[in-house]
Amino acid sequence: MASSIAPTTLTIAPPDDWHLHLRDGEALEHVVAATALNFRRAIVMPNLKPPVTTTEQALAYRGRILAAVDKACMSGRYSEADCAQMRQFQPLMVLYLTGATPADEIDRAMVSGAVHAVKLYPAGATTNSDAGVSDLLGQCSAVLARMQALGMPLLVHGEVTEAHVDVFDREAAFIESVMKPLRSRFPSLRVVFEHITTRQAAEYVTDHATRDAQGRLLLAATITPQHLLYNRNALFRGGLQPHWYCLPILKREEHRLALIKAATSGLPQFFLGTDSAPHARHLKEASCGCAGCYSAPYALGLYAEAFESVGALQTTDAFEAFTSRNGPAFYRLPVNPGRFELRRVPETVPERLPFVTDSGIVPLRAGETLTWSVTARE
Ligand SMILES: NC(=O)N[C@@H](CC(=O)O)C(=O)O
Ligand SMILES: [Zn+2]
Ligand SMILES: [Zn+2]
Repeated sequence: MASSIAPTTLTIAPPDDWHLHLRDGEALEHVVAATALNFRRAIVMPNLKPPVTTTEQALAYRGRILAAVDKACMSGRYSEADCAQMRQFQPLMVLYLTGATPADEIDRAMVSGAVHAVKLYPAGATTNSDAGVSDLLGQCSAVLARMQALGMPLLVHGEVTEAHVDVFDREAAFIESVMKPLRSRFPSLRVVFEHITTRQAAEYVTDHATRDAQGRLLLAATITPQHLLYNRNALFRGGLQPHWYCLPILKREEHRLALIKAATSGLPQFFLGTDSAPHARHLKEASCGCAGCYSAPYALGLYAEAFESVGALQTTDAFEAFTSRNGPAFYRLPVNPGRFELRRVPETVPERLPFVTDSGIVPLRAGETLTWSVTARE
């Protein structure tokens, strides 16, 4: 029967990446190209040094990103067809929430049309989170009230930071001690639980995705390729594996399976967010290695593999919902026109990508062969 034959081609609306780190400076030109080629839009994280805390800074950063796309296209490294794709890329900007963010910054962000969300980094939770928030409801209630009133989404890195909470339990603890009190105080605030990694988070977002009076979702979650494909064993396979270290950290198999179930469910509250987070090789292979996996160039193939692992590619519906439809619906943006095609064409991930510093970047799955690759972008 046709339905039991393994598919060889996947045709989807052009995807977006709803959680991405592009960095800044010299790295930007190289990092942005991979995303601009594979995604039409991306929610760009604001955890630069110093962080992007104002609309003015976000607009300036947006300008640097678009200039970097231009520079990449002028470099001669990409074909004309690739550059035509890359030039369609739209960075969607995000403000970094601090204890000192004034409520009227939200008004400026809304008016700009370029800022699509505000990001909560609990202080000390992850890369460049020192300027983050230590007491969300205590420090940020006025800003959150304004965000709720204006419909500005809050994106959360959902981990508590208390030293006594085990690193593998920090996301589940966050649901109880921050997410629930936040949503009960601000029930119509739009919230994205970023890069979820646990059964508890998948279940919370499955069961508590309330809607506003117009029927629009108020809660969603992004899921990374590494959390769909790996459990925490990947960190210790044959020795310490720094390139699998990201935050929130990989969890037990039970959690990976819950994430796969959520991502492939077709439920509208789950969508693609790579959390592609490049760090130079020498900063990951170090006595104190940085957290973050660089996945942008191969992310679509990685997601396809995760879906196929549970037979969820028999039709493209759930895959396309996750990559290309649910995110725009939540962010109240149109689905991208055009089509992307993935085929069962093996592609080997390079051991190292020669940019940012002499040490380069080691992408997720370096040296391994992927089953699926992007074969057409229209
Ligand atoms: N995910 C990570 O491990 N790292 C991200 C920060 C983040 O998303 O928490 C980074 O900026 O490097
Ligand atoms: Zn994060
Ligand atoms: Zn991130």
